[in-house]
Amino acid sequence: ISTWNAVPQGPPDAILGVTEAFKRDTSPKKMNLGVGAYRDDGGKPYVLTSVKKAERLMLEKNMDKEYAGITGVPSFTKAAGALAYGDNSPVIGEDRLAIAQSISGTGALRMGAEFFNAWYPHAKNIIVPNPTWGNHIPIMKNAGLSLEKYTYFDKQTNGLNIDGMLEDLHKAPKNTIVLLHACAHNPTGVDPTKEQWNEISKVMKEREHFSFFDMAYQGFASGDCTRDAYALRKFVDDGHQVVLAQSFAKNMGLYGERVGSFSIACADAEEKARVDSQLKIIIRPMYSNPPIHGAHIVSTVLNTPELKEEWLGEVKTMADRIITMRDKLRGHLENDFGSKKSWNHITDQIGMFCYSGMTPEQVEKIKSDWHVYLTQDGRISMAGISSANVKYLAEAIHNVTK
Ligand SMILES: Cc1[nH+]cc(COP(=O)(O)O)c(/C=N/[C@@H](CC(=O)O)C(=O)O)c1O
Repeated sequence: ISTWNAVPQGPPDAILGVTEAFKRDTSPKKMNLGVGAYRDDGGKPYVLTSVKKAERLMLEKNMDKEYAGITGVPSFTKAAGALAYGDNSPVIGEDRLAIAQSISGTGALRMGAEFFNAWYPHAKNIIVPNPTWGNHIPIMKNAGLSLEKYTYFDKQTNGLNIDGMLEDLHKAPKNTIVLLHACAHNPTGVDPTKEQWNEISKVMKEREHFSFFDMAYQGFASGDCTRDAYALRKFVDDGHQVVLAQSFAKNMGLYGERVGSFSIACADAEEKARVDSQLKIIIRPMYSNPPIHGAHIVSTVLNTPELKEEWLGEVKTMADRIITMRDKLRGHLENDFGSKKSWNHITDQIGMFCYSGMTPEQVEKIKSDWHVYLTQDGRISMAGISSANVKYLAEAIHNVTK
């Protein structure tokens, strides 16, 4: 018999599998609200003009295709670190940020998990929000960490259960690694307020927990890169030794280029050098060194003032379009079909996703009866909505939830 005779059929990915099902649907009314990827109001993927201009500049420079170093393109990692932590951050000023280019956010998260598994000097336990991005769980487990969930989403209010979260952070054993979404929480779209972040930081200090930030949407949540980095920078100011997984997939529309970084705020430059050497030892046998094209795009955009300005405008435009769709969807649901339910969470939530509150049965029904595709948990990727289909979506949601 074949060597692979015992290989079982695995389940399709909860998120990417929705797109596969969507592609098979032939209805002209079909809507893909599954994968968290931006579409413009015409429903088309959007390649940023600042990115296209950067690529033209790169072409003119006749760049070579040499290997990058193990930790990637230096002009990229330098610019990426400054964008995340802030130009005047002490972790950068004191040259104590160990940073490696990664295979986008997923690669950064995996690199971080592997680093914790190799070098974290306490129990290798990580706790993640309930709910969280589905891929967080296998990423952390496959890297050898033990994983639990902490209370996050409040089904009653469709908002943050801050008391439950703080209680779970208190209860967790000292030195637990805590995964935190820096902004635009996925799948709920519910972010802590600044005051709540301050409370979270205090408990994390008391319990000596370790902050693992995942920032996959900087700029995409509020439209302002500085505002969206509040939690990360506040934790650094409060003296937490954070680590960060950073992605440029969404905020620069570089999904398939796989551009991201993993960084560790170290105690000083000497420690940074040691940590950097161990990051290299993890990366080399994993994929040796990262792809250069996307990194050069980000570096060119962030290091060319007029392109950075243009990019900041584009990321705000993308965020604003999502916010407009939130307003329109809520408006139609409240005004056009006599819905008796409350829909304020649609506009209270922020970032790429709306946690609609639809049950798996309702998700199934809206797919079979209305050709609207979203993940089982009721998460709507807001970028799949346009002014042409927002009313149709409101009618569909109303009919499956009334
Ligand atoms: C919170 C979060 N972190 C990391 C990633 C990884 O993105 P990368 O492309 O590796 O930089 C994603 C992607 N989320 C969307 C796409 C996906 O599932 O891959 C999503 O939730 O639809 C996240 O939502």
